[in-house]
Amino acid sequence: MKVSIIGTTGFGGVELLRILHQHPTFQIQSIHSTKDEIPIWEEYPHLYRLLDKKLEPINSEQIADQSEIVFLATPSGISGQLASEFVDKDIKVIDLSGDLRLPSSDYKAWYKHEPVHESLLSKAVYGLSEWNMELIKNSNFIANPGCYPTASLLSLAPVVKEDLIDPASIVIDAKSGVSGAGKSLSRNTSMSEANENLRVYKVNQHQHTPEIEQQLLQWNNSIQPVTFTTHLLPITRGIMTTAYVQLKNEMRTTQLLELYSEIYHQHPFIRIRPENTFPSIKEVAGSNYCDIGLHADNRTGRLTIVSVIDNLMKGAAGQAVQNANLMSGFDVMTGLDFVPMYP
Ligand SMILES: NC(=O)C1=CN([C@@H]2O[C@H](COP(=O)(O)OP(=O)(O)OC[C@H]3O[C@@H](n4cnc5c(N)ncnc54)[C@H](OP(=O)(O)O)[C@@H]3O)[C@@H](O)[C@H]2O)C=CC1
Ligand SMILES: CC(=O)N[C@@H](CCC(=O)OP(=O)(O)O)C(=O)O
Repeated sequence: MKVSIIGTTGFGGVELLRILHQHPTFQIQSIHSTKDEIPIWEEYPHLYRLLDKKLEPINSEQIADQSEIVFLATPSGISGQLASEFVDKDIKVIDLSGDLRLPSSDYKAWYKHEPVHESLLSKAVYGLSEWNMELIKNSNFIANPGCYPTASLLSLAPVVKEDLIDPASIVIDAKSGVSGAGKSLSRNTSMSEANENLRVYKVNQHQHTPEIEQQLLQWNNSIQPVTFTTHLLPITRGIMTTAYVQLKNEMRTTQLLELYSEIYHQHPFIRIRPENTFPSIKEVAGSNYCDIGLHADNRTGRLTIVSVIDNLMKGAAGQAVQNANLMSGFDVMTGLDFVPMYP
C-alpha cells in the first residue's frame, strides 16, 4: 500500500519514516515539505543511503492520486486545512495534530486557533487504538491522540470504566522529554534551560486537558474535571504520567493488577507490570509499548498509576501506524515490533 507523509522534516514525520521504511506492507510513495526539494538525507543525515527519496512540495491533487494513506505530521492550525483536501477523496488520512480531536468550542478555547468546519470534524474518529478499535477499522479519517492523553487515558481506562474511583479525584502529574515540543528552537527546550533542570509548564492551561476529560467522560459520565500538570524533563524521548485517584472502596493492589491484566490481555502494546514493579521511560524508548505499574495505598485509599510511553512512538508516529494497520486490516503489530532501546 502506498503511503505519503506531509510534515516529513518534523520529529513526528521523521519517526514515521523510521517505522514505514521497514514496514512490510506500507511503501513510502512520497514525502512532502514546505522546504527546498532536497534529498531527505541532506536534512537528516542518519538516513544517508537508507532512504533514497527527495522532499516534494505539497501538491494535494498529486498526493491524492498516488497514495492510499496520507499521514499529516503538521502543526495544529495547518493539519485541519490539509485534511479537508483529502478526506472526500477515497484515501485514508491520519492526522497527528490536535486539530480534529476536540469539539470546536473546546478547540478554540484551548488551542486559540480557528476550528475546522463541523462537517470535517464530524468525520474524524479518535484514534486511541486499544479502545476505539472497531471505529478505527471502519474509518478513513483518524485524529491521532495527543502524547500525554495516550499515556494518561491508557492508565486510567480500567478504573474509570469499571466505576471504581471517586469521579472528582483524578490528578495527573505528567512529564515529557523535549522532543515532545517538536524540532523548532525555543528557550525552554534549549540545552542550557532544559539540561539538569525540571520545569513545570502550562499549569491548568494545557491543551490536552479537554482531550483527556472528553474521553474519560465517554467512558463514565460522572467524571469531573481533572487536574493535569505537565513538566519538561531533560531527556529527548519519553513521557511518564503518574495518576492519583481515590478508590470508592478498599481494593488490594493484586486485585487491581488482575483487572488491568484481564482488560489489556489482548492488546500486545500494553504491558502491565507485576506487583511492586514500576516502569521507567527508558524501558519503552524507541518502541510502541505503553507500560503501566500501579499500587493501592490502603492508608490513604488512593491508587497511584504510573504509565510510560515514547512520545514519538506510542504518543505519535507509532500509534499512527498502529491505526493505519487497523484501517488496512493488518495485525496491529505489523511493522511495529520494535524492542525498546535499552539502555
Ligand atoms: N513531538 C511529539 O512528541 C508529538 C507531536 N504531535 C503533533 O504532531 C504534529 C507534528 O509534531 P512534530 O513533528 O513534533 O512537530 P515539528 O515542529 O517537529 O514538525 C512539524 C513539521 O510541520 C511542517 N510544517 C510547518 N508549517 C507548515 C505549513 N504551514 N504547511 C505544511 N507543513 C508545515 C514542517 O515541515 P517542513 O518544514 O518540512 O515543511 C515541520 O517540520 C504536531 O501537530 C504535534 O502537535 C503529537 C503527538 C506527539
Ligand atoms: C514537551 C512539550 O512541549 N510537549 C508539547 C506537546 C504538544 C503536542 O503534542 O501537541 P498537540 O496539542 O498537537 O497534541 C506540549 O506540551 O504542548
